[in-house]
Amino acid sequence: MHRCQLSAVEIKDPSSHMSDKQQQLLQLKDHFARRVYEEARHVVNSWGQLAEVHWQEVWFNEFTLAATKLVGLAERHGFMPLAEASGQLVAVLAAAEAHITPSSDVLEQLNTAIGQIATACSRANDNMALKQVSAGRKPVYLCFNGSAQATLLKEQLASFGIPAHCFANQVDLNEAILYRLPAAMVVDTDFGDQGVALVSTLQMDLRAPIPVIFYCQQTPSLAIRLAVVRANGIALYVGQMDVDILIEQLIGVYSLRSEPPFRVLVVDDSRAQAMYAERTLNYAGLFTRNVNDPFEVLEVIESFNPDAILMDIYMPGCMGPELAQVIRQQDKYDSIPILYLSAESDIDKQLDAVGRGGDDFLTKPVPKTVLIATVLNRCRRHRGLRAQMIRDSLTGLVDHNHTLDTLAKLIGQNLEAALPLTFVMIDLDRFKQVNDSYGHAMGDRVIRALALYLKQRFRLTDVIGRYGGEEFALILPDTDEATAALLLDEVRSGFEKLTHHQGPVEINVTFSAGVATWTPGEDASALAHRADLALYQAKANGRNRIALASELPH
Ligand SMILES: Nc1nc2c(ncn2[C@@H]2O[C@H](COP(=O)(O)OP(=O)(O)OP(=O)(O)O)[C@@H](O)[C@H]2O)c(=O)[nH]1
Repeated sequence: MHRCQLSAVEIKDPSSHMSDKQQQLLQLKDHFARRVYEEARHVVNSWGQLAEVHWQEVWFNEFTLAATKLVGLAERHGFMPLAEASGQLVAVLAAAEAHITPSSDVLEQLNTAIGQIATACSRANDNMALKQVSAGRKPVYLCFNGSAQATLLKEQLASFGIPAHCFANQVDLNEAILYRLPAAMVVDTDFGDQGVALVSTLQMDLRAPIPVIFYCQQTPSLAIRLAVVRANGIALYVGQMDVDILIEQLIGVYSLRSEPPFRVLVVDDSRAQAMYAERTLNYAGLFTRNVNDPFEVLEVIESFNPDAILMDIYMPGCMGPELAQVIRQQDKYDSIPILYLSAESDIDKQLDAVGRGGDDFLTKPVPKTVLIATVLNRCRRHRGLRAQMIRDSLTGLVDHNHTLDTLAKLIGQNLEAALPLTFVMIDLDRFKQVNDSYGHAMGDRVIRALALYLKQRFRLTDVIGRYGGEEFALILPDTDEATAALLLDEVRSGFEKLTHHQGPVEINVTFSAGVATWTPGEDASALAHRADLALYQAKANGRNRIALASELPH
């Protein structure tokens, strides 16, 4: 087995110097952290279910109870950002009513509070270390007949903060499941000779199915594929398992919040009509904003950033199709779907409207279910296409242009608040050597691993971009230079310990980073330039280190 240590730094485990008492205290803190984070997770998950059950009283009450409990727990154990966010949630809930779908404004306030709870949980630079966050995580159960593959997988998952337990037989698995349900399972279809049937039986007894990823060594028959679907399998891998893809999927299972709700702009001069469309869409959990004066549309599109526009045809001073053409004049709005909602029943006029910048035509009166389904479909396609446009295909991260655009936008928003905003450039060390010695495929594997590692370590509000080939960029809002440097150093030291496998080859790779915090008056490119200079300094100082722009020689 080849082993290549491209750069090495000795890192000691800080807990090795602690007394027994200090260790006990740390364990106790771990325990409380777990309780607080599990409660927060419960609140976030219940929120997802509330819209599905149409705000039924019993769910609403359970959700309110969970949020109230979280405030108490978070306050008692000193998780102040979490206590504050859940306190806001309880305050908004007090003004909402069970049974009644909240208005878009209230929905947005609730969602903001939930977002803050999720963010507070995933803040790696809070007082809580990542280790403690992952201690609160439910484990993944790995079920393979042989132990070698499961052990390797367990080690890799641990590097990403995902706890896992291996099971070699059905009896041990059943016992473990009685004790604690896993966050997800990875199961060999041959596990105990009948992996899929086993999972199927298990899922029947559960209120909510466990996400299961199946793995099949031989090409599976259609019967097996069908059985996997029926056992709630979220994926089926055949042959060699790609650990990176598996980890990405598991990170998805763990992520506290999925996609933010879709946003729909309703343009109608009739307030009553606009309100009807809004209520219908709010009922399905979509955010809406309405504009009654067509001349205000451009301004609202810029601030509201809709995933779709629902537009009337006949409005005073400006027809819907004319407005659609005005919107389409700007490239950046070209991909937003525009759906007309009108009583116009003349097919020629409908076709003309769709021909002039529209995507669909819905004739009033439109059944609520049709309106919801059509708008949801358009929103989903829009998000999907946009993600393809701005994301890098190897890592799924946003590309160079989008990173810089976002930086400029955040600087613009930050002008008044003047909160710290930090930009970081990261570059893999001696990466040419990795490609030259082990091939491009291994290089790509390392790039994907770093992307996953960063996604796992940073908050939902942080922006992670692939800046160039082996270069990454981070935008860390509300983070000062010293905090960013500490955080980056922790990530640097974790990443260098991560082993990248390809066949019999195992390597470790390091990175260097340059950190620069925005100074008032500075634009995005000047800030990025300072981060780049700091990165250059980190490389010049020997690599596998972090350099700060503020400490650069003038
Ligand atoms: N596998 C792979 N390699 C890439 C990709 N993009 C860029 N590279 C390679 O990354 C290497 C970057 O090499 P250099 O800029 O010379 O720097 P380095 O070897 O990393 O050395 P230092 O940055 O000075 O530590 C080049 O060999 C590029 O071909 C990619 O998407 N996949």
